[in-house]
Amino acid sequence: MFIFSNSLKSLKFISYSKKFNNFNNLRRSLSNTNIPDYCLGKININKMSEIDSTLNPLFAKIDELKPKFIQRLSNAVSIPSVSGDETLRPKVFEMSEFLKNELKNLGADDITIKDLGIQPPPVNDENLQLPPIVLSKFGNDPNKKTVLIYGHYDVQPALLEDGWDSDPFTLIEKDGKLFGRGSTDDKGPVMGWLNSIEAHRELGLELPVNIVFCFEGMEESGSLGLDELVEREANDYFKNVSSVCISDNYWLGTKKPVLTYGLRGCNYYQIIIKGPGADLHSGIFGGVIHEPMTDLIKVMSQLVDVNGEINIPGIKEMVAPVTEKEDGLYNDIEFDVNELNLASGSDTAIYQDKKNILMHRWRYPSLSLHGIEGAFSGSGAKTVIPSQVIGKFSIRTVPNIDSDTLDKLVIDYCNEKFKELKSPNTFKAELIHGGAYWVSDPFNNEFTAAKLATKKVWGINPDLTREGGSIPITLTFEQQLKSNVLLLPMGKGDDGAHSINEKVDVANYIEGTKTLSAYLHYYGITN
Ligand SMILES: NCC(=O)N[C@@H](Cc1c[nH]cn1)C(=O)O
Ligand SMILES: [Zn+2]
Ligand SMILES: [Zn+2]
Repeated sequence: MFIFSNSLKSLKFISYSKKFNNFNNLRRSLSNTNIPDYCLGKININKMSEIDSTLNPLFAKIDELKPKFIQRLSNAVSIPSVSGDETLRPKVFEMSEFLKNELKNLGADDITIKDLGIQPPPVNDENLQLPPIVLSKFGNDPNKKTVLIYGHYDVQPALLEDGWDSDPFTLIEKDGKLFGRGSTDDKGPVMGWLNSIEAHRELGLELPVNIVFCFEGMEESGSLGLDELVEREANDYFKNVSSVCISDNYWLGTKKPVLTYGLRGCNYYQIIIKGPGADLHSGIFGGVIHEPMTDLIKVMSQLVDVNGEINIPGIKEMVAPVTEKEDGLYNDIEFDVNELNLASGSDTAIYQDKKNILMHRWRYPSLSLHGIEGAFSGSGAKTVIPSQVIGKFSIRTVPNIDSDTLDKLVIDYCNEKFKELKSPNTFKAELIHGGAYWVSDPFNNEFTAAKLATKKVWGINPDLTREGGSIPITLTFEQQLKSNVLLLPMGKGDDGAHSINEKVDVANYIEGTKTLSAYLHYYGITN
């Protein structure tokens, strides 16, 4: 069985089952919320009390700086850095400048802006520049470990008329929550790291590790160009990196912090159907010509059924079977099914039991239909026949789906379904971008340090979870830098990332800043 991703192919074959055996068959129940003794064995216990006395004033400083930290997030949210909207690309660049200035003001030892050139097709503007990667270093002490911290400064689109209660790009504090696009995904966590640097600086406290920041502006659009950059810089800017930390996901629910050891991948596709030379009057041409939208709906409607079952043959067969051990893991995870309904703002769940919900979010693939470009979508009743429509859908991938095989299955299936229509319109189905899934060992030094940090700040041991979302670069970091990756989330499961009224709780933003800071200190004393 293999993990495979669509780029850096030669490196991305890893024996999935072997990997899991190496974790001593995930030897303890992942739901074991106590810090096991063998984990503490990797920490230099003699330095624990020293860390505690360092963290107390650091936490007090973070509390004192809270208004400044909220202002920093407010400034970041005010820049609509939507990577998926070509017209807003200058704002994504503005956001990279904002970060550069922040890093400069925080006294970075190095700031390097990496130009990624022109965005490859499919794209409307052939000369569209990719946003740069913002790299930065704090410290270069050979006696310290080096942690690469990744985050993204682009956001999902957001319009007031989508149903937001307030302007998405104005941070609003209400009932202990900070509302605004990017507040939790991913500007909150990125600002959290900057806050941590500032608190250390204000206290005159040395950072416990060297830090390398890697901030990208295309994560929400497939991380274009980043795989290649990581490959190029592995032995250069990223040399000596001992570990990677990413805070770009969420707690499973709203009460208990989690550490995340798995992500699904995401392959994003589009179907382009062209017909008449221009949009037409449906009174004149309706019933007389083959309509692109009718063809598209017919094809898209056959991709997935109403219960979330993917109709494309061959995909299910690639999914890793559930082992007895894995089967036992789900029961002990703290997850309230009602929270799913609250987070979705509805009572529309396909599954009602925890195990099925978690399995379908973490370890089974899903296919979602996202939208149709070129279709009439305004209010009113326009009687138009769109001349060209582009349907968008994505598949969340899991072990052991082979990305290239998946693409072929999907595109062949779409072509076959269109052929059955015998339509004279032109048809093209293609991949826009792909990103690999990732599963890690939740018992390594990084997770041990993160457990201690979480316990210190939140007073509770975290659950170990996987996540249904994707962070395309995760597997590349792990393989190219030969480093463990830790996912240490800041926000809650009801934050509404990608949705309307996205928020981060003030408590999560501030205590999250403390957790990220504490993590660096505990990781610094791992053996
Ligand atoms: N916070 C991570 C996140 O939202 N990731 C995106 C990544 C993606 C992949 N293709 C488009 N965006 C996600 O949707 O999971
Ligand atoms: Zn994100
Ligand atoms: Zn996102």
